[in-house]
Amino acid sequence: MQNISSQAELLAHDCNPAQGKTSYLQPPMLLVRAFLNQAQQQALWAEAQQYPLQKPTVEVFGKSHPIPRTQVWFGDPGCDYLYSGLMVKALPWPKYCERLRHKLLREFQLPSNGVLVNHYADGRDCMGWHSDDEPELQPGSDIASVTIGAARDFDIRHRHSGEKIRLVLSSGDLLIMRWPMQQFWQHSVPKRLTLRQPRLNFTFRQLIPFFHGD
Ligand SMILES: O=C(O)CCC(=O)C(=O)O
Ligand SMILES: [Fe+2]
Repeated sequence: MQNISSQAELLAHDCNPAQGKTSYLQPPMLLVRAFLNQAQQQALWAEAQQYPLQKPTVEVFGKSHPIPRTQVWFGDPGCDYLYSGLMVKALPWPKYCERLRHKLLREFQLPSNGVLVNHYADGRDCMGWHSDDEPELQPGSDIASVTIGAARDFDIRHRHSGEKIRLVLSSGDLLIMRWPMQQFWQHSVPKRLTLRQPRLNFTFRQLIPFFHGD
């Protein structure tokens, strides 16, 4: 497995001329270490103590399971999100979360109209392999992931070749997953059973407004 740890790395997508079609040899992503300073991380962490986090239940092969973490979805009006068969109504943006949204727009030209916040209470909480490729996501849009709290491994796997890459996302880091990364790669946050510290991750997304009607 390839391990990536440098300060800020641009992994440009590449072209495979032998096959005469675009094949993504590296995921199109940008890793920005220490995107948030200590004060920004602390303000966001304190605010998140009041977030109405929930543990939804998803159906897998006809059996219901509570997800192994808690989460909440904030967004603009009309930006409700359907994932794993769950319709999640957008709650209004909290102050520091919205500031972070504007910082991403100002500094990286990353527009978003919704954010999924995932809370991992400790290393037993995790997220399985998936791509963020729901139909209500705006085609061509990027996903910005900001982490605070405990550092966790973030694994990336090519859908066809199975090639794997591991990043460590630490407190304050920003990972921009550029279009069309989700079409070619999956990602996951594996369990770390000895870890006791909590972690929060914010994935800022751009949805097609009113995709699910009003
Ligand atoms: O917690 C993370 O770093 C990943 C979150 C994620 O993949 C998601 O919200 O879709
Ligand atoms: Fe994801």
